[in-house]
Amino acid sequence: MGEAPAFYADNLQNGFDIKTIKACETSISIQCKTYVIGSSDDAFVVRICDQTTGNWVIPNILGTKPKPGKGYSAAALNEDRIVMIKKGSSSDDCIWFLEVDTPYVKEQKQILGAEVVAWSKGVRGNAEAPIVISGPSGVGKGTLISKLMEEFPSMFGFSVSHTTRAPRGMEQDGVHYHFTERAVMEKDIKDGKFLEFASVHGNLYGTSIEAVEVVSDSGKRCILDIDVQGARSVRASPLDAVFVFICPPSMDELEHRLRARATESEEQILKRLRNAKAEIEQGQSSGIFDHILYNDNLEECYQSLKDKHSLTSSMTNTAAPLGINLPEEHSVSAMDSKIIIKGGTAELENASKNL
Ligand SMILES: Nc1nc2c(ncn2[C@@H]2O[C@H](COP(=O)(O)OP(=O)(O)O)[C@@H](O)[C@H]2O)c(=O)[nH]1
Ligand SMILES: Nc1ncnc2c1ncn2[C@@H]1O[C@H](COP(=O)(O)OP(=O)(O)O)[C@@H](O)[C@H]1O
Repeated sequence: MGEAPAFYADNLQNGFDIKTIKACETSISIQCKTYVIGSSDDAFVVRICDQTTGNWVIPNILGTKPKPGKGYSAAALNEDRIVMIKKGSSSDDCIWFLEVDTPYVKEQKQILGAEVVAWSKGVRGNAEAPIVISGPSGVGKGTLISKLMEEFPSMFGFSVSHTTRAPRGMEQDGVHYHFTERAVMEKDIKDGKFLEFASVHGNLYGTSIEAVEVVSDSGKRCILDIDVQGARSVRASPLDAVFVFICPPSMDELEHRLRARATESEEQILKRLRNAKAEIEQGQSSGIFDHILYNDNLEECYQSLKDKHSLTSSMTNTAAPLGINLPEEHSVSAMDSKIIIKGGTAELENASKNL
Protein backbone atom coordinates (compact mmCIF):
# COMPACT_ATOMS: atom_id res chain seq x y z
CA MET A 1 0.00 0.00 0.00
CA GLY A 2 1.34 3.46 -0.81
CA GLU A 3 0.51 6.67 0.96
CA ALA A 4 0.78 10.21 -0.36
CA PRO A 5 2.84 12.05 0.58
CA ALA A 6 5.00 9.08 1.46
CA PHE A 7 8.50 9.98 2.57
CA TYR A 8 11.34 12.16 1.46
CA ALA A 9 14.42 10.92 -0.33
CA ASP A 10 16.61 11.94 2.57
CA ASN A 11 14.85 9.38 4.75
CA LEU A 12 16.01 6.49 2.61
CA GLN A 13 18.51 4.04 4.01
CA ASN A 14 20.89 1.76 2.14
CA GLY A 15 23.35 4.49 1.28
CA PHE A 16 21.90 5.16 -2.17
CA ASP A 17 22.46 8.76 -3.11
CA ILE A 18 19.15 10.11 -4.27
CA LYS A 19 19.32 13.29 -2.25
CA THR A 20 19.11 15.29 -5.46
CA ILE A 21 15.41 14.47 -5.72
CA LYS A 22 13.50 17.22 -3.98
CA ALA A 23 9.90 16.11 -4.17
CA CYS A 24 8.25 13.37 -2.15
CA GLU A 25 8.49 9.73 -3.05
CA THR A 26 6.44 6.64 -2.55
CA SER A 27 7.65 3.08 -2.26
CA ILE A 28 6.00 -0.22 -3.15
CA SER A 29 7.36 -3.70 -2.50
CA ILE A 30 6.66 -6.50 -4.94
CA GLN A 31 8.25 -9.89 -4.33
CA CYS A 32 11.79 -9.12 -3.19
CA LYS A 33 12.07 -5.68 -4.78
CA THR A 34 11.13 -2.23 -3.55
CA TYR A 35 10.20 0.27 -6.22
CA VAL A 36 10.65 3.91 -5.25
CA ILE A 37 8.72 6.34 -7.43
CA GLY A 38 9.54 10.01 -7.06
CA SER A 39 8.58 13.13 -8.92
CA SER A 40 11.26 15.67 -9.72
CA ASP A 41 10.49 19.00 -11.41
CA ASP A 42 10.40 17.57 -14.90
CA ALA A 43 9.81 13.82 -14.64
CA PHE A 44 8.89 10.82 -12.58
CA VAL A 45 11.95 8.85 -11.54
CA VAL A 46 12.07 5.22 -10.52
CA ARG A 47 14.66 3.37 -8.44
CA ILE A 48 14.64 -0.27 -7.49
CA CYS A 49 16.11 -1.80 -4.34
CA ASP A 50 16.79 -5.52 -4.34
CA GLN A 51 15.88 -6.48 -0.78
CA THR A 52 18.02 -9.62 -0.83
CA THR A 53 21.25 -7.78 -1.70
CA GLY A 54 20.39 -4.23 -0.63
CA ASN A 55 21.60 -3.01 -4.05
CA TRP A 56 19.89 -0.13 -5.83
CA VAL A 57 19.35 -0.02 -9.59
CA ILE A 58 18.09 2.70 -11.90
CA PRO A 59 15.99 0.84 -14.48
CA ASN A 60 15.44 1.60 -18.15
CA ILE A 61 12.07 3.28 -18.27
CA LEU A 62 9.95 2.49 -21.34
CA GLY A 63 6.64 3.93 -22.52
CA THR A 64 5.38 7.47 -22.17
CA LYS A 65 5.88 8.79 -18.66
CA PRO A 66 3.14 10.60 -16.75
CA LYS A 67 3.59 14.34 -16.33
CA PRO A 68 5.23 15.02 -12.98
CA GLY A 69 3.09 15.97 -10.04
CA LYS A 70 3.32 15.89 -6.27
CA GLY A 71 0.03 14.36 -5.17
CA TYR A 72 -0.09 10.71 -6.05
CA SER A 73 -0.64 7.33 -4.46
CA ALA A 74 0.37 3.88 -5.52
CA ALA A 75 -0.47 0.25 -4.85
CA ALA A 76 0.81 -3.10 -6.12
CA LEU A 77 -1.48 -4.97 -8.50
CA ASN A 78 -1.20 -8.66 -9.43
CA GLU A 79 2.48 -8.82 -8.42
CA ASP A 80 3.48 -7.46 -11.81
CA ARG A 81 2.51 -3.77 -11.88
CA ILE A 82 1.95 -0.74 -9.73
CA VAL A 83 -1.15 1.39 -10.12
CA MET A 84 -0.53 5.08 -9.54
CA ILE A 85 -3.31 7.60 -9.09
CA LYS A 86 -2.47 11.28 -9.59
CA LYS A 87 -4.09 14.01 -7.60
CA GLY A 88 -6.34 16.58 -9.28
CA SER A 89 -5.56 15.45 -12.82
CA SER A 90 -7.85 15.23 -15.82
CA SER A 91 -9.71 11.98 -16.43
CA ASP A 92 -7.24 10.89 -19.11
CA ASP A 93 -4.22 11.53 -16.90
CA CYS A 94 -5.24 10.33 -13.45
CA ILE A 95 -4.54 6.59 -13.58
CA TRP A 96 -1.17 5.17 -14.59
CA PHE A 97 0.46 1.78 -14.39
CA LEU A 98 4.12 1.12 -13.84
CA GLU A 99 4.66 -2.36 -15.22
CA VAL A 100 7.46 -4.07 -13.34
CA ASP A 101 7.11 -7.76 -14.21
CA THR A 102 4.49 -8.08 -16.97
CA PRO A 103 5.19 -10.35 -19.98
CA TYR A 104 6.21 -7.25 -21.97
CA VAL A 105 8.65 -6.09 -19.29
CA LYS A 106 10.08 -9.61 -18.90
CA GLU A 107 10.67 -9.73 -22.66
CA GLN A 108 12.37 -6.31 -22.64
CA LYS A 109 14.56 -7.31 -19.66
CA GLN A 110 15.79 -10.24 -21.73
CA ILE A 111 16.40 -8.16 -24.85
CA LEU A 112 18.20 -5.35 -23.01
CA GLY A 113 19.88 -7.56 -20.40
CA ALA A 114 19.05 -4.92 -17.81
CA GLU A 115 16.37 -3.92 -15.32
CA VAL A 116 13.30 -2.49 -17.11
CA VAL A 117 10.01 -0.91 -16.06
CA ALA A 118 7.33 0.49 -18.38
CA TRP A 119 4.71 3.17 -17.91
CA SER A 120 1.28 2.81 -19.45
CA LYS A 121 -1.68 5.06 -19.13
CA GLY A 122 -4.81 3.67 -17.49
CA VAL A 123 -8.06 3.84 -19.41
CA ARG A 124 -11.60 3.09 -18.36
CA GLY A 125 -14.15 1.12 -20.35
CA ASN A 126 -13.52 -1.31 -23.18
CA ALA A 127 -9.74 -1.16 -23.29
CA GLU A 128 -9.33 -4.66 -24.64
CA ALA A 129 -11.14 -4.52 -27.98
CA PRO A 130 -8.75 -4.83 -30.92
CA ILE A 131 -8.43 -1.78 -33.16
CA VAL A 132 -8.93 -2.25 -36.89
CA ILE A 133 -7.33 0.49 -38.99
CA SER A 134 -8.17 0.75 -42.69
CA GLY A 135 -7.61 3.28 -45.42
CA PRO A 136 -6.19 3.55 -48.92
CA SER A 137 -2.57 2.77 -49.66
CA GLY A 138 -0.32 5.71 -48.80
CA VAL A 139 -2.78 7.48 -46.49
CA GLY A 140 -0.51 7.01 -43.45
CA LYS A 141 -1.90 3.95 -41.62
CA GLY A 142 1.53 2.47 -41.03
CA THR A 143 2.93 5.82 -39.88
CA LEU A 144 0.10 6.32 -37.36
CA ILE A 145 0.39 2.75 -36.07
CA SER A 146 4.17 3.13 -35.62
CA LYS A 147 3.63 6.28 -33.58
CA LEU A 148 1.09 4.52 -31.38
CA MET A 149 3.38 1.54 -30.79
CA GLU A 150 6.31 3.82 -30.07
CA GLU A 151 4.41 5.90 -27.54
CA PHE A 152 2.64 2.98 -25.85
CA PRO A 153 4.95 0.00 -26.34
CA SER A 154 3.44 -2.02 -23.55
CA MET A 155 -0.17 -1.26 -24.42
CA PHE A 156 -0.45 -2.07 -28.13
CA GLY A 157 0.75 -5.00 -30.21
CA PHE A 158 0.62 -5.27 -34.00
CA SER A 159 -1.14 -8.19 -35.65
CA VAL A 160 1.38 -9.41 -38.23
CA SER A 161 -0.57 -10.31 -41.37
CA HIS A 162 0.34 -12.85 -44.03
CA THR A 163 0.79 -11.64 -47.59
CA THR A 164 1.83 -13.00 -50.95
CA ARG A 165 3.35 -9.66 -52.01
CA ALA A 166 7.12 -9.30 -52.11
CA PRO A 167 8.84 -7.56 -49.18
CA ARG A 168 9.84 -3.90 -49.59
CA GLY A 169 13.45 -2.84 -48.86
CA MET A 170 13.28 -2.46 -45.09
CA GLU A 171 10.50 -4.92 -44.38
CA GLN A 172 11.32 -7.93 -42.22
CA ASP A 173 9.61 -11.29 -42.40
CA GLY A 174 7.63 -11.91 -39.20
CA VAL A 175 7.77 -8.25 -38.18
CA HIS A 176 5.96 -6.28 -40.90
CA TYR A 177 4.35 -9.29 -42.57
CA HIS A 178 4.68 -13.03 -42.79
CA PHE A 179 5.73 -13.19 -46.45
CA THR A 180 4.38 -16.38 -47.88
CA GLU A 181 3.70 -18.40 -51.03
CA ARG A 182 0.18 -18.19 -52.43
CA ALA A 183 -0.28 -21.99 -52.43
CA VAL A 184 0.74 -22.22 -48.76
CA MET A 185 -1.53 -19.37 -47.76
CA GLU A 186 -4.47 -20.77 -49.73
CA LYS A 187 -4.07 -24.11 -47.97
CA ASP A 188 -3.93 -22.43 -44.56
CA ILE A 189 -7.08 -20.45 -45.41
CA LYS A 190 -8.82 -23.72 -46.36
CA ASP A 191 -7.64 -25.25 -43.10
CA GLY A 192 -9.41 -22.47 -41.19
CA LYS A 193 -6.29 -20.78 -39.86
CA PHE A 194 -7.38 -17.27 -40.90
CA LEU A 195 -9.72 -14.87 -39.18
CA GLU A 196 -10.11 -12.96 -42.47
CA PHE A 197 -8.39 -12.62 -45.83
CA ALA A 198 -8.80 -10.60 -49.01
CA SER A 199 -7.27 -10.06 -52.41
CA VAL A 200 -5.87 -6.51 -52.41
CA HIS A 201 -4.03 -4.79 -55.30
CA GLY A 202 -3.49 -8.23 -56.89
CA ASN A 203 -2.04 -9.96 -53.81
CA LEU A 204 -3.49 -12.08 -51.05
CA TYR A 205 -3.49 -10.65 -47.52
CA GLY A 206 -4.89 -12.20 -44.36
CA THR A 207 -4.95 -12.14 -40.57
CA SER A 208 -4.26 -15.52 -39.04
CA ILE A 209 -6.00 -16.43 -35.80
CA GLU A 210 -2.54 -17.00 -34.36
CA ALA A 211 -1.42 -13.44 -35.21
CA VAL A 212 -4.19 -12.01 -33.03
CA GLU A 213 -3.61 -14.58 -30.28
CA VAL A 214 0.10 -13.78 -30.08
CA VAL A 215 -0.78 -10.18 -29.26
CA SER A 216 -3.55 -10.93 -26.77
CA ASP A 217 -1.40 -13.58 -25.05
CA SER A 218 1.21 -10.90 -24.45
CA GLY A 219 -1.43 -8.86 -22.61
CA LYS A 220 -1.55 -6.11 -25.22
CA ARG A 221 -4.31 -4.53 -27.25
CA CYS A 222 -4.20 -5.77 -30.83
CA ILE A 223 -3.93 -3.38 -33.80
CA LEU A 224 -4.90 -4.69 -37.24
CA ASP A 225 -3.94 -2.84 -40.43
CA ILE A 226 -6.32 -4.38 -42.95
CA ASP A 227 -8.28 -3.31 -46.01
CA VAL A 228 -12.01 -2.51 -46.14
CA GLN A 229 -12.98 -6.05 -47.24
CA GLY A 230 -11.03 -7.44 -44.28
CA ALA A 231 -12.66 -4.92 -41.94
CA ARG A 232 -16.07 -6.03 -43.20
CA SER A 233 -15.20 -9.68 -42.45
CA VAL A 234 -13.99 -8.81 -38.95
CA ARG A 235 -17.14 -6.75 -38.38
CA ALA A 236 -19.18 -9.84 -39.25
CA SER A 237 -17.07 -12.07 -36.99
CA PRO A 238 -17.58 -12.54 -33.24
CA LEU A 239 -14.47 -10.42 -32.57
CA ASP A 240 -15.50 -7.22 -30.82
CA ALA A 241 -13.32 -4.47 -32.31
CA VAL A 242 -13.11 -0.70 -32.79
CA PHE A 243 -13.02 0.24 -36.50
CA VAL A 244 -11.15 3.32 -37.69
CA PHE A 245 -10.97 4.52 -41.30
CA ILE A 246 -8.23 6.94 -42.35
CA CYS A 247 -8.99 9.29 -45.26
CA PRO A 248 -6.49 11.37 -47.23
CA PRO A 249 -7.04 15.15 -47.42
CA SER A 250 -7.25 14.81 -51.25
CA MET A 251 -6.46 12.37 -54.04
CA ASP A 252 -3.58 14.61 -55.17
CA GLU A 253 -2.01 14.45 -51.72
CA LEU A 254 -2.49 10.67 -51.63
CA GLU A 255 -0.70 10.36 -54.97
CA HIS A 256 2.06 12.64 -53.72
CA ARG A 257 2.57 10.49 -50.57
CA LEU A 258 2.60 7.24 -52.54
CA ARG A 259 5.16 8.61 -55.01
CA ALA A 260 7.28 10.20 -52.29
CA ARG A 261 7.36 6.90 -50.37
CA ALA A 262 8.90 5.40 -53.50
CA THR A 263 8.21 1.80 -52.56
CA GLU A 264 5.98 0.82 -55.46
CA SER A 265 6.41 0.50 -59.21
CA GLU A 266 4.54 2.97 -61.44
CA GLU A 267 2.08 0.22 -62.33
CA GLN A 268 1.44 -0.55 -58.63
CA ILE A 269 1.03 3.17 -57.82
CA LEU A 270 -1.62 3.57 -60.51
CA LYS A 271 -3.41 0.40 -59.37
CA ARG A 272 -3.41 1.62 -55.73
CA LEU A 273 -4.73 5.03 -56.75
CA ARG A 274 -7.51 3.45 -58.80
CA ASN A 275 -8.47 1.21 -55.88
CA ALA A 276 -8.26 4.13 -53.43
CA LYS A 277 -11.40 5.80 -54.82
CA ALA A 278 -13.56 2.73 -54.20
CA GLU A 279 -11.97 2.14 -50.79
CA ILE A 280 -12.65 5.72 -49.66
CA GLU A 281 -16.24 5.48 -50.86
CA GLN A 282 -16.79 2.24 -48.97
CA GLY A 283 -14.93 3.51 -45.92
CA GLN A 284 -17.15 6.55 -45.70
CA SER A 285 -20.51 5.02 -46.53
CA SER A 286 -20.50 1.34 -45.59
CA GLY A 287 -21.29 1.90 -41.93
CA ILE A 288 -18.48 -0.47 -40.98
CA PHE A 289 -16.35 2.17 -39.30
CA ASP A 290 -16.87 3.69 -35.88
CA HIS A 291 -14.50 6.57 -36.59
CA ILE A 292 -13.42 8.32 -39.78
CA LEU A 293 -10.28 10.44 -39.45
CA TYR A 294 -8.61 12.72 -41.99
CA ASN A 295 -4.85 12.44 -42.08
CA ASP A 296 -3.94 15.93 -43.24
CA ASN A 297 -1.65 17.14 -40.48
CA LEU A 298 0.01 14.01 -39.07
CA GLU A 299 0.23 15.20 -35.46
CA GLU A 300 -3.39 16.33 -35.38
CA CYS A 301 -4.60 13.07 -36.88
CA TYR A 302 -2.50 11.09 -34.41
CA GLN A 303 -3.95 13.11 -31.55
CA SER A 304 -7.47 12.41 -32.84
CA LEU A 305 -6.69 8.74 -33.15
CA LYS A 306 -5.54 8.65 -29.54
CA ASP A 307 -7.90 10.99 -27.83
CA LYS A 308 -10.88 12.65 -29.28
CA HIS A 309 -12.61 10.63 -31.88
CA SER A 310 -11.47 7.11 -31.55
CA LEU A 311 -9.31 5.16 -29.18
CA THR A 312 -9.68 6.74 -25.79
CA SER A 313 -13.24 7.94 -26.30
CA SER A 314 -14.36 4.52 -27.42
CA MET A 315 -12.58 2.99 -24.46
CA THR A 316 -13.88 5.50 -21.97
CA ASN A 317 -17.16 5.20 -20.20
CA THR A 318 -18.65 8.67 -20.65
CA ALA A 319 -20.29 8.42 -17.23
CA ALA A 320 -16.83 8.21 -15.65
CA PRO A 321 -15.81 11.02 -13.31
CA LEU A 322 -13.80 13.95 -14.61
CA GLY A 323 -10.53 13.17 -12.93
CA ILE A 324 -10.13 12.21 -9.32
CA ASN A 325 -9.44 15.02 -6.95
CA LEU A 326 -7.28 13.26 -4.37
CA PRO A 327 -6.68 15.18 -1.17
CA GLU A 328 -3.27 15.19 0.51
CA GLU A 329 -4.46 12.74 3.17
CA HIS A 330 -5.49 9.52 1.53
CA SER A 331 -4.32 6.01 0.85
CA VAL A 332 -4.66 3.62 -2.05
CA SER A 333 -4.68 -0.15 -1.92
CA ALA A 334 -5.62 -3.00 -4.19
CA MET A 335 -7.75 -6.00 -3.32
CA ASP A 336 -8.69 -8.65 -5.88
CA SER A 337 -9.06 -6.47 -8.96
CA LYS A 338 -10.47 -3.47 -7.10
CA ILE A 339 -8.60 -0.31 -6.24
CA ILE A 340 -9.62 1.14 -2.91
CA ILE A 341 -9.07 4.80 -2.08
CA LYS A 342 -9.50 5.81 1.55
CA GLY A 343 -9.80 9.44 2.47
CA GLY A 344 -13.11 10.45 4.01
CA THR A 345 -14.52 13.21 1.85
CA ALA A 346 -17.76 12.64 -0.04
CA GLU A 347 -16.02 13.62 -3.23
CA LEU A 348 -13.40 10.97 -2.70
CA GLU A 349 -15.95 8.31 -1.87
CA ASN A 350 -17.69 9.08 -5.16
CA ALA A 351 -14.45 8.97 -7.09
CA SER A 352 -13.57 5.66 -5.49
CA LYS A 353 -16.98 4.19 -6.29
CA ASN A 354 -16.60 5.19 -9.92
CA LEU A 355 -13.19 3.56 -10.17
N1 LIG B 1 -7.79 -7.93 -45.53
C1 LIG B 1 -6.54 -7.70 -45.18
N2 LIG B 1 -5.90 -6.62 -45.66
C2 LIG B 1 -4.63 -6.42 -45.27
C3 LIG B 1 -3.95 -7.26 -44.37
N3 LIG B 1 -2.70 -6.77 -44.18
C4 LIG B 1 -2.61 -5.66 -44.91
N4 LIG B 1 -3.77 -5.43 -45.56
C5 LIG B 1 -4.11 -4.32 -46.44
O1 LIG B 1 -3.53 -4.52 -47.69
C6 LIG B 1 -3.33 -3.27 -48.33
C7 LIG B 1 -1.96 -3.20 -48.92
O2 LIG B 1 -0.99 -3.25 -47.89
P1 LIG B 1 0.53 -3.02 -48.25
O3 LIG B 1 0.92 -3.85 -49.41
O4 LIG B 1 1.33 -3.19 -47.02
O5 LIG B 1 0.57 -1.53 -48.79
P2 LIG B 1 0.19 -0.11 -48.13
O6 LIG B 1 -1.28 -0.04 -47.98
O7 LIG B 1 0.69 0.84 -49.12
O8 LIG B 1 0.87 -0.01 -46.82
C8 LIG B 1 -3.60 -2.21 -47.26
O9 LIG B 1 -4.91 -1.70 -47.47
C9 LIG B 1 -3.57 -2.98 -45.98
O10 LIG B 1 -4.42 -2.42 -45.00
C10 LIG B 1 -4.68 -8.38 -43.87
O11 LIG B 1 -4.19 -9.18 -43.06
N5 LIG B 1 -5.94 -8.55 -44.31
N1 LIG C 1 -0.03 13.47 -42.48
C1 LIG C 1 0.95 13.21 -43.33
N2 LIG C 1 1.47 14.23 -44.05
C2 LIG C 1 2.46 13.99 -44.95
N3 LIG C 1 3.00 12.78 -45.18
C3 LIG C 1 2.50 11.73 -44.49
C4 LIG C 1 1.46 11.89 -43.53
N4 LIG C 1 1.18 10.68 -43.00
C5 LIG C 1 2.01 9.80 -43.59
N5 LIG C 1 2.81 10.41 -44.49
C6 LIG C 1 3.81 9.82 -45.38
O1 LIG C 1 3.07 9.20 -46.43
C7 LIG C 1 3.71 8.00 -46.84
C8 LIG C 1 2.73 6.85 -46.75
O2 LIG C 1 2.47 6.57 -45.38
P1 LIG C 1 2.30 5.09 -44.86
O3 LIG C 1 2.21 5.16 -43.38
O4 LIG C 1 3.32 4.20 -45.47
O5 LIG C 1 0.87 4.76 -45.49
P2 LIG C 1 0.01 3.41 -45.52
O6 LIG C 1 0.53 2.51 -44.44
O7 LIG C 1 -1.39 3.85 -45.29
O8 LIG C 1 0.20 2.84 -46.88
C9 LIG C 1 4.93 7.80 -45.95
O9 LIG C 1 6.06 8.24 -46.68
C10 LIG C 1 4.65 8.71 -44.77
O10 LIG C 1 5.84 9.22 -44.21
